[in-house]
Order: sequence, then structure tokens, then C-alpha cells
Amino acid sequence: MFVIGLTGSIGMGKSTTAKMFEAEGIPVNDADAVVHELYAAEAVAPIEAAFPGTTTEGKVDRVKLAAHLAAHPADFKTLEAIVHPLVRDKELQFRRKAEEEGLDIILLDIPLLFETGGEGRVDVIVVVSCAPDIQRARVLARPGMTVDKFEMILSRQTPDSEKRRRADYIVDTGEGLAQARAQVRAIIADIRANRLS
Ligand SMILES: CC(C)(COP(=O)(O)OP(=O)(O)OC[C@H]1O[C@@H](n2cnc3c(N)ncnc32)[C@H](O)[C@@H]1O)[C@@H](O)C(=O)NCCC(=O)NCCS
Ligand SMILES: Nc1ncnc2c1ncn2[C@@H]1O[C@H](COP(=O)(O)OP(=O)(O)OP(=O)(O)O)[C@@H](O)[C@H]1O
Repeated sequence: MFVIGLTGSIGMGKSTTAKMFEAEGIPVNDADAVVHELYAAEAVAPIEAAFPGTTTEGKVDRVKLAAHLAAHPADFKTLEAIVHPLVRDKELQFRRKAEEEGLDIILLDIPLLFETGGEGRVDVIVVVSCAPDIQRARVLARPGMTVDKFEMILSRQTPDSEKRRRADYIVDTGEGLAQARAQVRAIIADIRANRLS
């Protein structure tokens, strides 16, 4: 089974690009979506224990958690130590199921692929990218986003320039959806022609 790793910094268009791969018939495991599920399930109890008051009605309140992290950035490490092993378990389950089903290609959407040494878990790396001014405008347009929160998250991510350098393929999302879709199709065609044994 051939494993594509998809990554990209905040607001680069990772989720949108992952959906394009999915539309081409490639099953996707989205780590950010897994975190959302975990925040209404297994992650609730350990997060409440570590950061009291950040969960309500059996769910992690992401606004409260983000506010706590803005005030105590060092706590990111504690949070990541709780969340990342759970995310990894779900990824393993996804891979196992895909193997059992005999799938030939899957895609893992891993926002922190480089930051967590994920290169060894994938066969090729696709980096989703665009110009920094487009990225910033997209992120700051989101409800609840602030310049501080954007910069806090950005500072925890490998810079885009380094991601691009380490990529096997790059999808540029600065030229619109149709252009990005064409790039996705070209990547899949190249993988099928040159990398699948
Ligand atoms: C900080 C939190 C509360 C902010 O929640 P919010 O709903 O506002 O943002 P969301 O989760 O959609 O993330 C926005 C962007 O930040 C990135 N990001 C999230 N956490 C981190 C992190 N620890 N380090 C670097 N980037 C991160 C995401 O990949 C995404 O690109 C939330 O992201 C969180 O709980 N993060 C810890 C879990 C984690 O590390 N997730 C990342 C990949 S598994
Ligand atoms: N190819 C594209 N052309 C135009 N706009 C795009 C393209 N790809 C993504 N966008 C837009 O950019 C914004 C961010 O996209 P998306 O949510 O996919 O990013 P992301 O990298 O997954 O974000 P995050 O990592 O912060 O969750 C969205 O408003 C989306 O519509």
C-alpha cells in the first residue's frame, strides 16, 4: 500500500486539498478532524485533569483551551503529549483497515508531519502552500482568530520555506481551486506512473 503524506502550515489549504484527493478516490485520514473527534471522546478526561475548566458537557471547549494556551504557551507540550499518541493510534487503525481492504493508495493529512518526524511513515510528501500574504488573510478572516493566536500557532510550525524544500510535490493554492485540482490530478498520475510498483 502506497502512503501519501499531506502537510502544510495553518491556512495553506490542506483540508481543501485533501478533499480533492478524496474526490479522486483516495481515502484520507485527517489528523485535525481526528483531534476534533477526540475532543468529544477519549481526550476529554486527560485534558480536564491537566487543564481544569477547559471542558464543558463532556467536550473540550477549544476556545477556552486556546485562551489557556495563549496565557501559558509552555502548556502546549503537555497538551501535545496527551493528544499526539491518541492521534497516532487512530492513524494506525486507519492504515490497518486500509491494508485489510487491499487499498493501493491512501493519504494521511498530517499538519505536523515534519515537526513530529512523520517522514518515515509515508512514501511521498505533498506540501500545500501559497504566498504568506494570502495565508495570513485567509487565517485572519476566520471567526475567533486573532493575530496573537495565528502567530502562536505559526511559531510552532516548521516554516513554509523549509516544508517546500523537503517536499516531493507541492500544491500551490494561491491560484484558485481549479488550478489546485489540476495539480492534485497530476500528482496522482505521476505516482501511479512512476512510484507504484
Ligand atoms: C490550539 C487549539 C485548541 C486551537 O483550536 P482551533 O479550533 O482554534 O484550531 P485548529 O485545531 O483548527 O487548528 C488550526 C491550525 O493550527 C494547527 N495546530 C493545531 N495545534 C497545533 C500545534 N500543537 N502545533 C502546531 N500547529 C498546530 C492545525 O494543524 C491547524 O493548521 C487546537 O488546535 C489544539 O488543541 N491543538 C493541539 C492538538 C494538536 O497538536 N493538533 C495538531 C495536529 S494533530
Ligand atoms: N486552491 C484554493 N484556491 C482558493 N482558495 C483556497 C484553495 N485552497 C483553500 N482555499 C481557501 O483557503 C482557506 C483555508 O483552507 P483550508 O481550511 O483547506 O486550510 P487548512 O490548511 O486546512 O487550514 P488549517 O490548517 O488552518 O486547518 C479556505 O477559506 C479555503 O476555501
